[in-house]
Order: sequence, then C-alpha cells, then structure tokens
Amino acid sequence: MSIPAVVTVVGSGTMGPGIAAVFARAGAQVRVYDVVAEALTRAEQAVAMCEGVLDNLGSNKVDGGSVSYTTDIAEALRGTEFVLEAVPEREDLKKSVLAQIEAEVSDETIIASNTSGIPITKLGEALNAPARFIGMHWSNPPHLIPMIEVVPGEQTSDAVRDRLIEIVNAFGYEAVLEREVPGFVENRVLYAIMRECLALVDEGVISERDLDTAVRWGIGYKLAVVGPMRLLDMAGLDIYTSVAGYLNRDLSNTDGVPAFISDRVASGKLGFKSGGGIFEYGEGDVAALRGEIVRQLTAVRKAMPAPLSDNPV
Ligand SMILES: NC(=O)c1ccc[n+]([C@@H]2O[C@H](COP(=O)([O-])OP(=O)(O)OC[C@H]3O[C@@H](n4cnc5c(N)ncnc54)[C@H](O)[C@@H]3O)[C@@H](O)[C@H]2O)c1
Ligand SMILES: Cc1ncc(C=O)c(C(=O)O)c1O
Repeated sequence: MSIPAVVTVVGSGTMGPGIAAVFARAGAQVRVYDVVAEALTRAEQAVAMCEGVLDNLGSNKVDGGSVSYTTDIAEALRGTEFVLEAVPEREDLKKSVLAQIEAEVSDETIIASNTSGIPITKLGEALNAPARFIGMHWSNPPHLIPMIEVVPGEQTSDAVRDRLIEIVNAFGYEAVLEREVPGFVENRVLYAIMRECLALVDEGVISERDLDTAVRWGIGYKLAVVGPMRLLDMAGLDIYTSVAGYLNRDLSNTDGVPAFISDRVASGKLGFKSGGGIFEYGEGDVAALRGEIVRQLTAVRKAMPAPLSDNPV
C-alpha cells in the first residue's frame, strides 16, 4: 500500500505537526504551511518530538520521508498530491482556505479536512471539484491515536474514499468509514460523555479530579479494551434494558456550551494553552504533563493488540 509522494499540511498548530510526522514516517515529503511564522518554528520542534515518540513506540519507518516548513502557500502546494487542511474550526475560514488550496493544486490532488465535525458536504461548497474532497479526522495526539475517521461528503468520489482508506492503512492506522453526520462518530460520543461529565461536576455531584479518576479507571480503562457494542453483550442486554429504562431520561440533555466552560473561556482560561482552565498549571507543569501523557499513552499502546491486527475482542 503506497502513500502520496508529496503531502502538504495546511495549519501547524496542535494537530498539524503530529500529522506531518506520521506522513513523513510513512515516506512522504511533507510540506507544512502556516500563516504564522512562529507556528512553524514551534511545529519544527513538535515534529522532532513526535519522531522521538514514534521511535520509542517502534513504529515502522519508511526511508525517504522529510518535513519542510514554509509561509509561502504556492511553495507549499507546488506539485503536491495530497493536502490535509488543519486550520481552526471555523466554517468560513476553512472554506476560504480550501478554495485557496484548490486554486493552487492539480485536478488529481486529493484535499482532506481534519475538521472535528463540520459536515464535509458543507465545506465542499467552497470547491469547484468537491469529488476530490473528503473528511480525514485524526484524534489528538495524532501521532499516537492510530484511528482516523474517513468521512466522504455527498460529492466525494468512491475512488477518493478508497484511496484515503488505503493511505490510512499504509500508516498502520485503523480507518473508520462513516456516513456524514455533524461531529462524525468520535466527537458525538466524546461530547455526549463530556456533556454528562460537566453536568455532574457543575451540579456538585463529584469534584473535577474525582470525576477524572472515576472515568479513567472505570469506563476509560474498560473501553480501551472492550468497545461499547461488545460491552453491551458482556454486561447483558437485559441489564442495559433495566438501567436505561430509568436512567436515559435522567441524563443531561443541555444544548449549547455550559457556563462552567463559557465563563472560563470568557476570562481567558483555555487550559494547557493558557496555563489554566479546569485545573491550574504552574511553571513547567504543562510540559511535564504533556510528557507524562505521551509516556502513558505509549505504554498502553504497546500493551494492546496492534491496530489492523486480528483482535478477538
Ligand atoms: N486540537 C484537537 O484536539 C483536535 C483534534 C482533532 C481535530 N481537530 C481539528 O483540527 C483543526 C485544527 O485544530 P488545531 O487544534 O490544530 O488548531 P490550532 O488553532 O492549534 O492550529 C491551527 C493553525 O492554523 C493556522 N492558521 C490559521 N489560519 C490559517 C490560514 N488561513 N492558513 C494556514 N494556516 C492558518 C494557525 O496559525 C494555527 O497554527 C480544527 O478543525 C480542529 O477542530 C483538533
Ligand atoms: C475536546 C476535544 N474536541 C475535539 C477533539 C477532536 O476533534 C478532541 C480530540 O481529538 O481529542 C478533543 O479532545
């Protein structure tokens, strides 16, 4: 299974560098483009770190891969075969950038978006040739989470869909093909969980730290091995029927963003990126936490059956 020889990543913030590292690891010449020069400087450091993580993971490495960095979009897109858009999650911005990309590439170039859940058909309205456009939703951190959601829009061609699945598998990643819905699958599940977690903390049922402990060592640990559908069989569909019969109507069904979050955002408390959010972080805490998270994710990944392997669970 081959990957494109030349790949361009547009947007080098949280996600771009790890994505670039995975493509380069698979042998592609990757060009990383951003409108902010400092973002590219940070990206170069992040890619080097990701490469070290992939070495530690023992991830397969194909010779010939490389990563370069530029604020010149024409240079970034010249001769490219595959573009991954990873700019901020704003429909207007993404449409503008996608149109900018399409104007610079050949008719054969595949354009993919790392959008967290904006419908691909909607973003594809910005393109003259939406048949070449598809959703490619990586999960953070992209160099460690070996599952990518493949989300065709209504106009995406079957050939582009099949080619993307081939590329994802060539990384040694699981490609999950989905019919397009807002938020796709991973974020619909994640945001349902987050909604309930935030409600429980906001209502004083449990503290932030104890909530994390309960989820990490309860469903988080279990779901790393047993998927939700298999877990239903393991627990018993009769048990689910009894519990859901009284519990589903009692779960949080708030829409919009809870004040627990919006108040913090309004006061500039964004989390790791601002030194404080749900928790507060002192000097060096975020870097230490990032390193520990990567160390533990790597250890868990090594303990699990490899992606694409014949896992009986
Ligand atoms: N952060 C996550 O956990 C995560 C996970 C999966 C998917 N995503 C999605 O990936 C996309 C990127 O997310 P992120 O967290 O990396 O965002 P980010 O804000 O960390 O990075 C975005 C980058 O895009 C750059 N940018 C802004 N305008 C640009 C333009 N016109 N052209 C080129 N670059 C431009 C910014 O300078 C920045 O470096 C979003 O759609 C997001 O929803 C994010
Ligand atoms: C909170 C949150 N929102 C979106 C995404 C991905 O699109 C992630 C993730 O990938 O981890 C996330 O944590």
